Amino acid sequence: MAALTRVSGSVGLISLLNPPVNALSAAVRQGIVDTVRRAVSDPQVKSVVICGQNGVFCGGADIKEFGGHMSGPPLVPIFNTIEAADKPVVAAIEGSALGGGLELALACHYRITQSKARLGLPEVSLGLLPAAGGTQRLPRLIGVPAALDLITTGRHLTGAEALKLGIVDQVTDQNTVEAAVKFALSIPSGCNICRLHLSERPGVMQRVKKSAHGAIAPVACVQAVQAAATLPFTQGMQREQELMATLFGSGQARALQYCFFSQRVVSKWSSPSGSRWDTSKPKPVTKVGVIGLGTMGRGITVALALAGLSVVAVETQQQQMMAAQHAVSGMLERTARRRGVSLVGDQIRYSVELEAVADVELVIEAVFEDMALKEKLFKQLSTLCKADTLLCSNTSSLDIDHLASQTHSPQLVVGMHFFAPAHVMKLLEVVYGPRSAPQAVATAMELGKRMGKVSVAVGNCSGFVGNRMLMPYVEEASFLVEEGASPEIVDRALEEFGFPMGVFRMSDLSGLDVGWKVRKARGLVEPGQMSRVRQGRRYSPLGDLLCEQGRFGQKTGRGWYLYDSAGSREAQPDPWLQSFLEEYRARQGLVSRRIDSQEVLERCLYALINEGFNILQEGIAAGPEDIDMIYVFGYGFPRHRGGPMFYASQVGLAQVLQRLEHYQQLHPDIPHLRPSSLLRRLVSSGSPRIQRWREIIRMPHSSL
Ligand SMILES: C[C@H](O)[C@H](C)C(=O)SCCNC(=O)CCNC(=O)[C@H](O)C(C)(C)COP(=O)([O-])OP(=O)([O-])OC[C@H]1O[C@@H](n2cnc3c(N)ncnc32)[C@H](O)[C@@H]1OP(=O)([O-])[O-]
Repeated sequence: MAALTRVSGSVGLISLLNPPVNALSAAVRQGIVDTVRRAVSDPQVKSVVICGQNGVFCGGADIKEFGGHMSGPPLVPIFNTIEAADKPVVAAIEGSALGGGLELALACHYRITQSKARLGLPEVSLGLLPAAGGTQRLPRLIGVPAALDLITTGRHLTGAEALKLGIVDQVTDQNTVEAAVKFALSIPSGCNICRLHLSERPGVMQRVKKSAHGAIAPVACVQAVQAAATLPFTQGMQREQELMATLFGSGQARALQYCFFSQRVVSKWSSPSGSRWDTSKPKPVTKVGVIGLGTMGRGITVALALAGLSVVAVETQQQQMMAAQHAVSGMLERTARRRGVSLVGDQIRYSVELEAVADVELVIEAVFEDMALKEKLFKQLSTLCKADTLLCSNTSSLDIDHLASQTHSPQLVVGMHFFAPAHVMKLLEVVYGPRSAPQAVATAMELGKRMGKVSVAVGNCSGFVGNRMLMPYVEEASFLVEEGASPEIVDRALEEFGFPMGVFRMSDLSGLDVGWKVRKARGLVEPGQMSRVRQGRRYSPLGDLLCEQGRFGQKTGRGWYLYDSAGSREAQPDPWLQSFLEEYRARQGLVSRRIDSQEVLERCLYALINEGFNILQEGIAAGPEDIDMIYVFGYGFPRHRGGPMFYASQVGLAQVLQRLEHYQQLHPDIPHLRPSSLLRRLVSSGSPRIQRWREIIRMPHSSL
């Protein structure tokens, strides 16, 4: 799985052969051993170039090997042999040099890269660390601060950035292999070859572990790089291997590798009607209309423009349209600068007239979340636009099929549910109704991918997947506060689990009035009412009562927490809330009790997970990967836990079921604690590993 040829008379060209990304499988590793040995021993070969087939250098170790028995020669001695070679070895980097791929390049003496190539050490995003010398060679090449940044974030660099950092010796826009061969020929024989393991030890910089949110790989990366700063190379390599061994079999590494593959699984979507990703061809889209230029409409406009699409942005209020135009150009400039991309001319046309979208291929409406307003708009668009224009709604929970029924062509209607801020958050829920055509779903999924989103196809129900699961999660948090917990106790438990923000800090950030409006729309709110039973089930009026006092969160300076001023982000426990809760519990006849973080996690997370099983049972999501990617990319679920469904599989489904039954007995008035029948079925099937859940869900079963 590696070939050796001689080119330009005296250059031994080694090509890695393992499409699509030349992953360092056992066969490739053996191929490198054999070809390096032959090249080094061939007297006619004066220098060596290593490249990859198909315009890709190497995507790193073969992640597919991790779950099974690792055979073949290990990477570390292979790379040490390359570095010790007495002939110059040059890496020709194009496409990607990631993980073990970049470590292979670092073991070479010189590196030539294509300017647009992607280089990096993303092992940390798989719950690992660079374990083929990267933590020891990179700090010796570019210093500890820069090395720590790349190793603990896993971020990709372009070839141009890599040159600036000193990772590569040359950048080319021409043929990379030819440039590398030319470079190799230019190295005078007998010159002093650059070997990183001989470089002096760099200084050690401490790195704050707080941003890891409980992930263990970034911490191990810091420890490995510290070894580079304090130990001789050989001992540093030993330390690197020890740290890798602690990560390799960890639950976090399995969770992160599950996320890596799940992100690709969700693009292979399917729906209960039988439409699928591989039998539905997306429609070409070059021009998109965006209706409504509030916060979401502006973000969607920016994301579309950055993806290179032409946008017709419509806001019927002149004032709002002008303000949006100013805001969007600022967002575009800042994002383009941050991403290092240039903006292509004036891709966005603004208008106050709906007619401006008459010739677009696809429209995304992001008007106020009001069904009557959206009904009217869909009726107008259905008449105004071309017969085959797709009509998409950014609604976060309204009935897509009802909107479709307002149009002449309901098969052209799908939901495209973006997450705020729409030009930053990677999640896109593509919501199909029973009448949505496969091509409409495929087109929305493809457009999401072009916008850099993780598109997940989901069925039409109240709240779709993400927000539907969020309901029980948030309700349990409020119930816990009624029973004796404080917002700080609940939030701390969830943040120690790995969420960037707990339920109440998040509610203060997004605004308590957002949920209040949804509950009003559902007829759950009775002003001034303290009743804890609404529509036949337990209900917490706490959020409503706070809203009635104008406590909307950060925007009003008070919510579940207290803030120095309106708009401040520094949340402080609020003594007023403390006494309000004591008085509330007394009036409700509730006896406050001590609630520990274990109960907080079980009540909030298992309620979330249980709703996920109901969603799978109903076919609203095709598999657990869809739910997990929605929660990792849209709701801050810690990636190193894999997502709610993967987390449930790691806790053990029987354990989750047992705890749900326990809490349901204690709280029979909370329907969302009633264990899902799919959860029961999986447990009775022996709790199979998560990769088998889809086939069990598809299995016909008695509904008894
Ligand atoms: C010792 C060392 O220290 C440690 C221990 C390591 O090295 S750990 C490993 C570190 N390396 C990584 O983290 C790089 C992970 N890969 C990527 O970031 C991307 O793939 C890409 C390289 C930037 C290309 O993106 P793409 O968009 O052009 O194609 P794709 O759709 O993503 O991928 C195309 C197909 O290739 C598969 N694939 C990609 N990288 C793979 C890998 N490293 N191993 C196995 N399969 C891989 C992928 O699953 C998909 O399969 P399928 O779905 O077709 O069946």
